[in-house]
Amino acid sequence: KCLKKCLKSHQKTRELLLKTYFANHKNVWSLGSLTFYEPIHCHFLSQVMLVGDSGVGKTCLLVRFKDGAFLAGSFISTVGIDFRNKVMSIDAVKVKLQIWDTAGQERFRSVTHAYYRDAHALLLLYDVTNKASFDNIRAWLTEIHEYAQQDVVVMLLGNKADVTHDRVVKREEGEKLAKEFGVPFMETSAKSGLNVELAFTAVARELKHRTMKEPDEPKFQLQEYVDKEMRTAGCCRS
Ligand SMILES: Nc1nc2c(ncn2[C@@H]2O[C@H](COP(=O)(O)OP(=O)(O)OP(=O)(O)O)[C@@H](O)[C@H]2O)c(=O)[nH]1
Repeated sequence: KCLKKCLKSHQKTRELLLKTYFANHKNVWSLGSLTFYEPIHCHFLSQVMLVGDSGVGKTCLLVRFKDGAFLAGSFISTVGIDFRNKVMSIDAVKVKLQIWDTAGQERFRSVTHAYYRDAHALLLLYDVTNKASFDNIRAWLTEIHEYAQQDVVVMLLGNKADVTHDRVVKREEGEKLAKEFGVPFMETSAKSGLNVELAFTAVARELKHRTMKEPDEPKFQLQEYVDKEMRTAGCCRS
């Protein structure tokens, strides 16, 4: 920033400045004997995959996170796979999340399988108003163990928590299943925005911690972080 300001106000300096692209250091500038390093804008890139039955709200969750909006109206099923990027700032570190929105329909399963291997984190969704989507979580977890990397971060999300009348899966049932499989859990709503930002932030924090952790630093506890953040926000946040 300082260098850019200086360049704007000092035409002469700008003229003197030579931009040099070294083989592997594209952000290096030189001025006489001085070398400037431009700040690196994105410290690392992580792939996050959204999985779960068709209609649980994967696309809506992504749109809510990326654009802060809710896709109401007719439901258009994802075909194959789609992706969006979002850069998050975690303790002054820029984390670029490449989020893959997969099709929940059975006929696209072979496409999804091909992407598991490269995913660093998986957000596994069920719909709290659809019992079958909850019952299928076990099958999804089996599939994840089969195709994804062993150390992939998995988080279970009970989506559509804004719906009260038609709810058929209690929060406690989601918690119990998550405990059984040792994965963090929370309820979300793409419609109201409940916990959407938190779900992605928690995953980004875990990934940042894994990548940049000092050898003697304690492990990041994802579920503890989520619980603490929810308590601080008075149970729910949007
Ligand atoms: N009430 C409520 N409805 C939601 C929520 N999230 C999604 N929906 C609705 O659920 C339907 C399916 O949402 P999608 O996001 O398209 O579902 P999907 O999981 O991406 O479906 P596939 O692309 O087929 O895998 C749409 O009609 C949405 O409007 C939510 O949090 N609350």
